[in-house]
Amino acid sequence: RTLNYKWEVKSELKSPDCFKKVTLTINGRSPGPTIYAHQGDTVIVELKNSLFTENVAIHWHGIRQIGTPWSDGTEGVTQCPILPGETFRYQFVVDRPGTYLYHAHYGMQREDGLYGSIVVWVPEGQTEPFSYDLDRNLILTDWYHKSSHEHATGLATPGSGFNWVGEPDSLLIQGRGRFNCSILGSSSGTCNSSSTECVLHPLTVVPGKTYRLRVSSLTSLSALSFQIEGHTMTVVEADGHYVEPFQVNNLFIYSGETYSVLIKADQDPSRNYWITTNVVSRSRTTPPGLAIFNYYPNHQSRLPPTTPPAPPAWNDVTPRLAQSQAIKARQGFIHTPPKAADKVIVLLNTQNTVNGRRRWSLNNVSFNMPHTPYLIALKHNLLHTFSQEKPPTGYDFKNYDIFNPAPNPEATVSDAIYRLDFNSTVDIILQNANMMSPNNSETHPWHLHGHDFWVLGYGEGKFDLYKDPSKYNLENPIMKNTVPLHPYGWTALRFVADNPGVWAFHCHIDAHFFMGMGVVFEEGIERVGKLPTSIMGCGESKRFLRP
Ligand SMILES: O=C1O[C@H]([C@@H](O)CO)C(O)=C1O
Repeated sequence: RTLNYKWEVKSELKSPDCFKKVTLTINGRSPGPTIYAHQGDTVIVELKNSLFTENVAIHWHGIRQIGTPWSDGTEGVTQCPILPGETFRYQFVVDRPGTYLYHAHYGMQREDGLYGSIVVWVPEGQTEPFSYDLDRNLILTDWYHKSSHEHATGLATPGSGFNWVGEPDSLLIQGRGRFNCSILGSSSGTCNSSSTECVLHPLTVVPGKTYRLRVSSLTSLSALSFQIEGHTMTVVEADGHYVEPFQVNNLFIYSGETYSVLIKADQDPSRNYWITTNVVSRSRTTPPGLAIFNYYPNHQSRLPPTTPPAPPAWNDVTPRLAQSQAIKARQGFIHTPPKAADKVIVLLNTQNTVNGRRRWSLNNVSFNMPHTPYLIALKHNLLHTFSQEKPPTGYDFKNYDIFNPAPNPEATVSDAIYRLDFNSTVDIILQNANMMSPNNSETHPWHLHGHDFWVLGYGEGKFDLYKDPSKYNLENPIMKNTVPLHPYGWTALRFVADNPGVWAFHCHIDAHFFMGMGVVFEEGIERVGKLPTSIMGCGESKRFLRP
């Protein structure tokens, strides 16, 4: 089957948390329309850019793009940006069931509301290894009143002009939240607490039924704890893979992750309950995100009689690490990883300065997006368009102290990429460290394009290349496309470089990727088919459009 969508991206004044902001919408909505498909379907999205003066690109997060690497939607890596007035055609196959996402992948545009969900069902007639009565979907985000342009400008300004994005103004659940307009005092003209746009999202349930709730996060910055008052959740899917079921009261979820949880509506049905999100891992100043778990036939807007449940301590890493480690592949659905890696790349995550600018680096190299997309540059041998150096595969293990700020935080900027042998098995060790200020190490959600990886393990402190691999889980590791790197810890991943193309691997915090926190992998470029000219037109790729 082929599913055809016609989408129009526009900027509109919207008040998702009661505060009026220029929001990027798809067909008038943020979140945009949910794509519902069956495994094996071809999805075609004709995306019209109706922004006045801004380019756009949309990434299909979790879709591997096998055979269609030019449809990954990553500006600078797989395509040129789509100009205002132009229509770009994305075409790809959704080859696995599960919960996926889409969002802008150009500058920090995702922050302004350009995102949505992709739900892929098993083929008709097939069943899943768990049962439920109804399928529901919630996207969690954080929300800023400043525009992504103001953020980008602040982040890119050197010296004392550097302006960190700070904590979000509110947390949204399915595109809705509530900002307390009275905080703004007399300047509250753009904030209207009785706007119908910021009525809390109701999730209506029928007493006694079991729900499969797809919960995903596309926050710009925040790690979240998600909770439904009075109800436990059984985790059954992560990033499109079945999880050996386990129960949680609160689900920790990082930007770019998707989960399915089963929830039974088995509590007192005469009232409604709170659905909440809270910031974890950063000192919390943003009020909780709220939605209503609405027991039919109570009114959807009837507020629960209780106060929202208290969140876990923001700075307690232990339960977060424990939940990460609890996520294993479901029995009967285990993909066994290759026994050993052909190549190991250790990536030390640090905050740095480069010529007076605040940046993030991997092994002291901060990523810079070139103007000719890599896919085009590599396929057409325009190798002068980016650095041909080999980026470092490790750091000074012996001498680098991950628990303290680096004595010399100066790093270099580069657009060099890792070129992987086709079909080779690659291990990535993400190593966290102290930031530039003492006693501070943040959580980074890492997302890989074009692949799923096995999560071989998480650990605390400095990864030991000799001892720690013996602790890898090679029995039943979960496969994912996004994982957290916890403060002062490490995360070990394995993937097979079997998808011809060029793929970004980056921190999913918008501001961090913007500040250089990412790398790019190439594999099997010689196997990539003829590139569509629609992805061209910028940098040196202009030459292919001339007659
Ligand atoms: O890159 C960042 O900058 C700030 C802070 O370190 C400086 O304000 C922060 O929390 C980041 O993650």
